[in-house]
Amino acid sequence: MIQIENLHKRFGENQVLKGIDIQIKSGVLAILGPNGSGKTTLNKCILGMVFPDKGKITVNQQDINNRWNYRKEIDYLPQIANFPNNITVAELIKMIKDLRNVKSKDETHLLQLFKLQPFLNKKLNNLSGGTKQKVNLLLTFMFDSPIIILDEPTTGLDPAALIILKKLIEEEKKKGKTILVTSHIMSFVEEISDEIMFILEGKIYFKGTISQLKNQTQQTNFEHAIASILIDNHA
Ligand SMILES: Nc1ncnc2c1ncn2[C@@H]1O[C@H](COP(=O)(O)OP(=O)(O)OP(=O)(O)O)[C@@H](O)[C@H]1O
Repeated sequence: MIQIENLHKRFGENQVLKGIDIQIKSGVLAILGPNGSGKTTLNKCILGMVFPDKGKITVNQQDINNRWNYRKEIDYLPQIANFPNNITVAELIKMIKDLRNVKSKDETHLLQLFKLQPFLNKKLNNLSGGTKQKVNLLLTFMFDSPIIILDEPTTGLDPAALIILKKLIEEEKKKGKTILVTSHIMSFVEEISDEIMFILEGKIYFKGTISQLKNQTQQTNFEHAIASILIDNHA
């Protein structure tokens, strides 16, 4: 479980998070909000990659302040992965296994699912955007941590890969994991999420189920419900 209390973060004059309070339990929670609303910043605060100005984050009942070991409990897909471009896919997989230093699953199944075997000896700078994203997903789902954070996981994926991603998320959810997903693709969010939270102007504007949001906004369509928040708030 992740607990966040009164979280504030500013970059210079830009006050991005202005008091986020949330308890995140098992299941899939989608973190939504307009561009620049602080979704990635929130994820990075949980990961200890961005230091909040104020507030407290606990992961599995332990304050993460000045700790790093809890990171082993989190599998993270970054929005933009910056791996060295001149190494091969096979070398990258080995490197990440060595760096993470936690037990990994056998990656053969994931290689087959995403049809990545032909690319194992190719260098990262020779891969298409979608193939790179499949490699990034493999690196995320290769471990078996109780918390998974996926920042824009659908980027560049073709429809077949998207179906595989949804299946993987479903399987991990069934294991009782806590899964945070950031995405602007509302059809994807609607299919995978148990709950959503919507960040607006640094605060949580809404947290609940998609049907609760539809009721609250009096919209029958999820995408329109989200759009109505943005239009009503001039976001
Ligand atoms: N390291 C940084 N230094 C300065 N400003 C930053 C930094 N990281 C993020 N920001 C700013 O903080 C704000 C929130 O950025 P963030 O990436 O968290 O938004 P987001 O909701 O994930 O956006 P998107 O939907 O476009 O991915 C933006 O205005 C961004 O420019």
